[in-house]
Amino acid sequence: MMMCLSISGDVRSSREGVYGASAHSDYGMVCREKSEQQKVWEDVPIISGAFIVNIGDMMERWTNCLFRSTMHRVIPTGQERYSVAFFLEPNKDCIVECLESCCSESCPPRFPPIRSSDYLEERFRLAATASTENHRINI
Ligand SMILES: O=C(O)CCC(=O)C(=O)O
Ligand SMILES: [Fe+2]
Repeated sequence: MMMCLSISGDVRSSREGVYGASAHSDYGMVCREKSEQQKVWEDVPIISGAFIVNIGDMMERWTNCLFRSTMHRVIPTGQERYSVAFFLEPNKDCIVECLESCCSESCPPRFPPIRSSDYLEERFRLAATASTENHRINI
């Protein structure tokens, strides 16, 4: 899935707590953007001609957390910003289950196998519920 995103250059939207995209990880296999490690946000510089690649949550399940999905966010800086996000996800019927090379007797699978589309539907359902609840709180 490809998504085109833009953030207004309005400086009023660059104050603390107002995000172009609040902290999240992506659901699929790989995407790209900003990273958090040990709860420290790191800026990701824009490098001409380069991509920012993020590990998604299904990749984390597949690799038994060997590859961790990346928490990331976008904060308005007062400059107009455009981005194109490409989300690579497994086929709908793909069963995402721990790869043999990523588990052992001492390190068993942390997640049960799940069909890719079931996983995504559940994540979208939870995100929609959370967004409705946040909206109710703000009224
Ligand atoms: O606009 C960006 O660079 C990132 C957006 C993002 O993280 C997302 O759509 O999942
Ligand atoms: Fe994202």
